This record gives sequence, structure tokens and C-alpha cells, in this order.
Amino acid sequence: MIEASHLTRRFGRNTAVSNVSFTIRDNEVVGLLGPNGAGKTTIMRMLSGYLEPTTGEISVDGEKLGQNAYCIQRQLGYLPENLPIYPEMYVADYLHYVATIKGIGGEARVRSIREALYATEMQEHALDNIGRLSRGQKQRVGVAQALLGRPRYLILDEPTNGLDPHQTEHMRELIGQLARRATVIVSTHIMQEVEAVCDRVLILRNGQLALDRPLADLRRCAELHLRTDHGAPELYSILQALPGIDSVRPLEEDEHSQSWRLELTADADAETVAGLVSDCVYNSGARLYRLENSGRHLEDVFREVIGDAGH
Ligand SMILES: Nc1ncnc2c1ncn2[C@@H]1O[C@H](COP(=O)(O)OP(=O)(O)OP(=O)(O)O)[C@@H](O)[C@H]1O
Repeated sequence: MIEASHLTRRFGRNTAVSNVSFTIRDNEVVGLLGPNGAGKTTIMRMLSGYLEPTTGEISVDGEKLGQNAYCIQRQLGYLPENLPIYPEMYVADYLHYVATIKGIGGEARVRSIREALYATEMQEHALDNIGRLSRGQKQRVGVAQALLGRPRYLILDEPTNGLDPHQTEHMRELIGQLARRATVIVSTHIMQEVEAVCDRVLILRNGQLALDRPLADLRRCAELHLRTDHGAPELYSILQALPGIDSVRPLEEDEHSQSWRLELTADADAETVAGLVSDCVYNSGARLYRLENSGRHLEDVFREVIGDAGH
């Protein structure tokens, strides 16, 4: 378990991360989201032990990172945002070098390199010069070095950066597989990625934690999309008064129809409310054109949470 408690990091006068606390349980896959400059990389660097917090503390399985950095780092795989990769080295030599630094030797080192190459689909490039690899292939070398030694914790800063759609899909599958034996913290700008692989999402805004929620929770916060004709002008206020409906937001309207987004209360059952809504529409004399239940998309949640900080 990773516990980050009241983390603050300043660079001169700039506070990159401000009083951020969270706990990550074993085998969770946590997505770290936020606009440019929100503090994601700074948090990941602190979690990996490569950057000290100005104040606050990180502990891993109850051990303080500041006091046991080397020990903890051996259980940790880290893909930094800008990986220092040596262009003149061969892929296999580079992985050999990183494995040695991580204290993996002998048979285990060979096995570990083979596993990492296989997991990242880089086995054919083992004897390629790193300088000649494409951007996406270099990124995969970065992920491969993070996987060496089967770390219990994986911190991946934008792992799909530069990957083509096939490799992006493969990376998602890989993260899913890794989650069976590791705790994964992944930062990305791609919401679909988080929706596809993460159990939980942390959203940072101006260095502060603006949201920490399980994705299942966000999906449960359902909403209904309703489209009717203009047959019942009072429908808006009737809908607003229905149990289970938190708010009614008008969407587009044309001469034939009007649409609303009905946001449900956290404890509402979407199907029960949908039944009430269709009864209401029918009883009001309006014609029902569409009634659809859709979970909230992370993209909408992100926009709401980030607000102006996203520009
Ligand atoms: N080494 C540093 N020296 C000075 N300021 C820094 C340093 N590293 C980060 N910062 C500042 O801290 C803030 C947070 O940066 P950080 O890289 O953590 O954001 P981020 O969320 O990872 O952004 P991006 O999505 O663009 O990668 C920014 O204002 C950045 O300029």
C-alpha cells in the first residue's frame, strides 16, 4: 500500500504540488489526470523516490520512502516522462545495464530481460541500436526497463506517449495483466485509457487534488437523455420534481423536439427513474422520442472538475 500524506513540492516560488494526500491499495490501477502543469509528473517523481517533497511524507507498506528509498526503489518500476535513454546502446545491453543497477543478477537477469522484451513486443529489436528506434519503440524500451524484476509497484508517466493505435491497445492490455501482480499508477492525457484500465482516478488541478474516486462510482452517477416533442410545456418542472432526479438541463431544441439531460441523485436507480420519466412524459401528453441511460463519461467529469484550470 502506498500512502501519500500532505505532499507539497515547491520549486522556488512555484508550488507545483500542494497538500496532496491519497492512499493506493495493493493491485489497484490508479489513473493520474490533470491539465498540463497540474503536478502529475512532480507527484510521480516523488512517489518514485527521485524527488523529495518539500513537506509531507510517502510511505510504502508502512515504510517511509525518505528513510528507505533504495530498498523501496528495488520493488518499483518507473517510466519517467523523459527517459534518459542511451542512443549508442543496444536495447538488450541497455536492459542488462538497468537490471544490474536494480540489483538483478545471473539467471534472473536474463529471464527478466526476456520477459520485459516479450511483454513490450520488443523481442525483435533486442539487438537494435536505441538511437535508430522510432519514438514509439523507444517508449516501449522505457516501459520494458520499468518492468525488469517484476516490480510490485509500477509508476508510468504517460506510457502510451508516441505509441501507434496497435501499441496503445497492447499497452492497455499489458497494464491490465500487470495489475494482477502489481500496483500501477499511470498518468495520461487520454481519458479512454483511464476508463479502459483504471480502477480509480485522481484528478489534479493547479497542484491540488480535485477528485479521488473509483471509476465504478463515476459510472454509477448515471444520467438520462430525454427527447420529446413540444406537447407539454410544463414537462420541465414535472421532471424536476421527480424523485431520483437531481437536475434537469436543457440540451438542443428545434421546432419539432426538445432534449434534456437528467442528472440523477447518487442513490437513484437509473431504470426506476427511467420508468417514472416515461410515465410522466406519457401522462403529460407529450410524445417520447428518446430516453436513454448513459453513465457519466470521464471526459465530462474532467471538464467539470478542471473548469478554467484546463485552459
Ligand atoms: N524541476 C522543476 N523546476 C521548476 N519548476 C518545475 C520543475 N518541475 C516542474 N515544475 C513546475 O511544476 C509545475 C507542475 O509540473 P509537472 O511537470 O508536475 O506537471 P504535469 O501535470 O506533469 O504537466 P504535463 O501534463 O505538461 O506533463 C509546473 O508549473 C512546472 O513548471
